[in-house]
Amino acid sequence: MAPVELTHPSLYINRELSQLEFNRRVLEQAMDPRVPLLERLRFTTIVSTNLDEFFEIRVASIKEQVGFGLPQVGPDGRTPQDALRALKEAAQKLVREQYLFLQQQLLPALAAEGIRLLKLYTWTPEQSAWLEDYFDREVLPVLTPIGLDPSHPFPNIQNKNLNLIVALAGSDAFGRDSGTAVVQIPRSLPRLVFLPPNVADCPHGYALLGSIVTTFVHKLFPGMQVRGCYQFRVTRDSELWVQEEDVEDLLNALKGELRTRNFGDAVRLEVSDTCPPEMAEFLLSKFDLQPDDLYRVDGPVNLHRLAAIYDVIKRPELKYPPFIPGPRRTPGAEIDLFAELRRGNILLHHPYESFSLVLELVRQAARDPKVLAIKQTLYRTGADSPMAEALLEAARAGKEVTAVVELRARFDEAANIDLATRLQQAGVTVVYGIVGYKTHAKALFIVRREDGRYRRYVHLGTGNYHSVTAQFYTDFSFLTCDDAIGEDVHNVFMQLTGLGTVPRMNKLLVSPFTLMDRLIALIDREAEHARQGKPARIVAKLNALTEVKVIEALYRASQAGVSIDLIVRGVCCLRPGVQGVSDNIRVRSIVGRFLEHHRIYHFHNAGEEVTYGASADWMSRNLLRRVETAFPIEEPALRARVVTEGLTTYLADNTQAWELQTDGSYVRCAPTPPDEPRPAQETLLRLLSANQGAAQTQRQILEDLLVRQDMLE
Ligand SMILES: Nc1ncnc2c1ncn2[C@@H]1O[C@H](COP(=O)(O)OP(=O)(O)OP(=O)(O)O)[C@@H](O)[C@H]1O
Repeated sequence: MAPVELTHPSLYINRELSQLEFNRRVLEQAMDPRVPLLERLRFTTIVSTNLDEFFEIRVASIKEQVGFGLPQVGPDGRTPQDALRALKEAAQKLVREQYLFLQQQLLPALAAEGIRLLKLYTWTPEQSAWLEDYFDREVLPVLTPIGLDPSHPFPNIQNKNLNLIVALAGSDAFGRDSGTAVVQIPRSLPRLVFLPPNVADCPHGYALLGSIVTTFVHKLFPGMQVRGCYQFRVTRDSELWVQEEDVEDLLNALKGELRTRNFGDAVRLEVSDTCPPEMAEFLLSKFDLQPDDLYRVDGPVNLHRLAAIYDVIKRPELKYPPFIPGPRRTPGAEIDLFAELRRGNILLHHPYESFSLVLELVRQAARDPKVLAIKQTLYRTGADSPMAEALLEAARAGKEVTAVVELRARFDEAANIDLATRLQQAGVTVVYGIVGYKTHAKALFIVRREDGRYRRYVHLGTGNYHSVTAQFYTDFSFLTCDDAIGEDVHNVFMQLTGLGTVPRMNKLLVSPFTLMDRLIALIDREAEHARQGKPARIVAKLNALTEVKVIEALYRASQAGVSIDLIVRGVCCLRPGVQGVSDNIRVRSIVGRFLEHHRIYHFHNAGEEVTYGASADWMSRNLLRRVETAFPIEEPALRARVVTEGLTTYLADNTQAWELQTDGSYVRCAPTPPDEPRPAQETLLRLLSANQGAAQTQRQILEDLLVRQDMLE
């Protein structure tokens, strides 16, 4: 057989189509009747927010390439034009399915539970009267209708805002009769309005603001006749462009860019499907969009706003059962965490195990007279972050506190600018990392004076220092006072805050320097072992796999006979199961209650297993354009936990797993009798959370999970 060119386009799945496939899996979760009803609603809205981001960033970037006439083709051989055509077609199909599901299944199922959307034109006289009163009091005073004529040009419509286009007849007091007006719905108004149960005729009746304004829109145009009123929403390019090399102050430059974010180039127009074609064409022309950029939807154009129902309605039986994260003994001030760490490393598996221990470590550091310095990277922390509070407490207590705040964390830029400013004001030394490289590494570093020497305590994680997402993102936390790792983390911070050449690392792999090369070397070593006839095995868990050099290395390893399992939640450009290229590679994706987020790299290494936890996906941006860390888990008991809890349990999942096919589609796994269902997240929840009656020791947990160890062999 002729040698296969491993860069051949046929060996790569299109990145955007793969991202849409991920959203299809999320939609399948919404469609799954076994999932509690309000969670199904939440998954439906997640599809919408994911698609928003997809258009704002990915589609915007491809459109830009098309606009610039760039000739480059992607690894899959598609030109930007081809990619755009294909993704639009796939997105249209997905959106159609999403709204069909909404109308035919989800809304009726919610109504059956007394959670009823009071649809336009179906209101009873009492409901109409109540909503009219609401409109007059709460809505009308803040609306500004804009009649279109030469002195009222088409308004500058904000990204993702809800708007109405109104067709009018007759002429107004000034004799103007352009026939069209636009009403922008202010963001300050709630998008969902809940009616009192006696008016709604059900426990939870609600109307959408868009329907309310549509019904009473004539009140904005007295004396004129409203011929039609249609919702629309435009999505704009939201990538921020800061020429980082040229700016003197990144924070101020970003602040300036944020002001323009809502007015980037339009990339998508959504209208309600009742909108007449000429109106839709008019809007398309105003936004400089093509007919295939139009998404006609049978339902609200701002579907993601239904997420408020999930938050407002307290019906625990319609949600996933709550759980108490382990360990049962929530560490408080009475446990000296520094002493615990001197006794041994700690591994935590979130969200099954509580993130509060990491927080408690910073709090104890803030109060501990022996602690001299605390350094931390902050990528996403969330509003009112307890972690930021702990750092502030430490700064007030006179510690040397350094925060590397990543201002460019997408869609968290404004929050991070606020955070950086607050920390600075309290005396924290704040740096924004390295120009041109986002700091995505998750590291916490504490220096403590003990018996005449300095000891370094470190937390390294696969997820953010974000107390809210830590309750539903799966991640590992590794805490240690290992000298060699301490020195490495010290060097990472020296690099992030200072200047200097690349330091030699003892144990960590760091992007953009050693991580990619070492990763490829580790894959190649496995291939070499396979060629020598030794057992060879790679298992990795990632959010995304797109980097061509890594994919090529994996193809080489597969050709050499390495058995490879990849658990990739989202985008995967590697094509598994191609004869002679990737027949030894299997790819699965887990989608479920918790967002799969840990990155784990595991190599059999002829029996001397090597396992890393990491902040980096196998994408060019993570490996080449970000500061990331991968940390080895060397201690056998902890490594066994990472392998069993983070890998084998997921490989055993026959319920929430989707297997990637050679053609790029995904097929959901199902237990074949007599196999029992083995959903990984539920298994881990059962074993690690504090829900169960009797306390479990680490040993018991491990033994339970080790049953699955054979999956790795
Ligand atoms: N259970 C779930 N299943 C699928 N998607 C989810 C789930 N929960 C949340 N999401 C979606 O996942 C998105 C976050 O995913 P993403 O990988 O971008 O995380 P992130 O915090 O940006 O990761 P990182 O910063 O490490 O790159 C959320 O915006 C939300 O829409």
